Amino acid sequence: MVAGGFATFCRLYLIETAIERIAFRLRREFFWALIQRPISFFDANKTGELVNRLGNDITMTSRVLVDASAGIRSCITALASTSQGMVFQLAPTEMILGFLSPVAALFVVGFGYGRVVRRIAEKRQQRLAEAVQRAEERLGGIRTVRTFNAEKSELAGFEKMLDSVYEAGWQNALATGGLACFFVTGGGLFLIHIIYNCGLMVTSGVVSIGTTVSLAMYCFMAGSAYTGIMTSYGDIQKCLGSCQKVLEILSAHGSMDARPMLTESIRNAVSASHPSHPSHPLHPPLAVKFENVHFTYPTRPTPVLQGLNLDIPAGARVALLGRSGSGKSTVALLLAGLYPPSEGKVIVDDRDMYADEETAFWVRSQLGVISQEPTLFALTIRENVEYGDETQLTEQTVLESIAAAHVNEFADHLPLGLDTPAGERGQALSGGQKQRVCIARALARRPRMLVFDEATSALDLRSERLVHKALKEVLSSGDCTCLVITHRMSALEWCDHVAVVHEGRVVQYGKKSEVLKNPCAALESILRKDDLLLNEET
Ligand SMILES: Nc1ncnc2c1ncn2[C@@H]1O[C@H](COP(=O)(O)OP(=O)(O)OP(=O)(O)O)[C@@H](O)[C@H]1O
Repeated sequence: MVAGGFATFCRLYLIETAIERIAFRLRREFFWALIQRPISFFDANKTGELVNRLGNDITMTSRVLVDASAGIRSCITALASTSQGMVFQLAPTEMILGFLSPVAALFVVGFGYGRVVRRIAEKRQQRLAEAVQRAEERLGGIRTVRTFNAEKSELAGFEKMLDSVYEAGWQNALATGGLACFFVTGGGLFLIHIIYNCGLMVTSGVVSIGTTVSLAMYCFMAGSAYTGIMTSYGDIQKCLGSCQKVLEILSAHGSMDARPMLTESIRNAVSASHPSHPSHPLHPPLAVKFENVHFTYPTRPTPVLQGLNLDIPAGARVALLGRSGSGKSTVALLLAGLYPPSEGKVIVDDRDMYADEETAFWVRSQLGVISQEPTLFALTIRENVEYGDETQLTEQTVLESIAAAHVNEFADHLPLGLDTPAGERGQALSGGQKQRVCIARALARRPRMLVFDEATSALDLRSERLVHKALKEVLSSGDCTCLVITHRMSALEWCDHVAVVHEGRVVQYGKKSEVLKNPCAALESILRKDDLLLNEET
């Protein structure tokens, strides 16, 4: 008994430890697979749903082991009892007709049923993931929900989704119960069949009573083992159905070790292009060329860029103007290496940046991008500025960038200064403060090119002027190429070129003074209709 107890302890301990290890490895692989997926993948998949899979589905995936271990145990029992009971005690015909045929029938139906269970489990997990995604999104945007008094409608919406989860769960329960019912009934009928056949064999004198009793015992053991195998099979199918999405993502990604990592050559190239000390001179600014670039977002069929050409010489400061929706931010996204063009090339310093993953990585390491929506993480202000490959940063660079973006102005008034937490998605900072932290984060990498996408739109006039002044100082050296996407004339002050984007093409491009002197029709309409008035702040 003690040995039995100890063996049970060992079995459970080993299984549970193995489950934890599998879950650890799967989560790590899954996260790595996700974080490396192309940005278009995140347009098509909701992050809340993916996060749910990272927690819930992987727990289920690793539980497969428990079912598999039970299945293996049943297999061994089935093999042993079948060989003892059947092979050694029955003639081949009796064995095939009396024993193997019903077992085979049981297996065929069981396997078919298992597939149905798997499909239902897959559907249930998908619906659950969608419901969790919705809850996460709404809780993340709780301020908007509260502002619009939308609590009740949110509950109704969530309830509706839970209803569909319940419906799939109900089907799941029906299928699981049906499968169990099938095996219990099938197992019972099988036993009756065996007892009946044994009776026939005894009366016809084929076997003795003693043999029949032992045969019936082995059959009983084999029957239970077969039922165990099929139950484990059903449970494994259910687990596999539940974690279908995880498996798809992992198999599309391949092994973690097979992925192109930050190779030594890129690391060296990146290090070489970044001065290790801020007093070192910056490396030459980047030259960028868009050559006949076409682009369509994978989730929407309408083309956004339609043969865009733009030649930004090294050190130029180009303002990109255009009506809302003309494709300006898309240009910045392509330059940041987030989406490959559908056609055409983006050439950075004579390299086709989308030629391979390494080049895109290299280009990103040379850029400082300040996007339209300032995105911060739940870190301190300083940690947000240092975010990224911090091996490239020194304390002095970080502090210089913080000063240049005028972060100190507000951070010095906070009790914890730069160590103040920025809150989830930077919610503990004002829009203007977030923008300034984002600017400091971009400057800290000492980029060879800066891309601003309406980066100062959330700042008040005073902060905007301060930031522009700082940026003007950074850029005046000509050490950094700059692309400014703006609606504000104040940003044009420190640009020397203007490009006008209209319907996915650059329709006018040249020196600022020349372009503003002879604006094309598209620019004229922007100046007139979009409040982009030349005398706005002058
Ligand atoms: N992730 C996306 N998926 C699908 N379509 C998108 C996506 N992002 C932008 N678009 C669409 O692409 C078009 C160009 O968008 P883009 O953001 O580049 O315009 P923009 O000129 O920067 O506009 P704005 O000045 O208002 O910021 C728009 O019609 C927009 O709806």
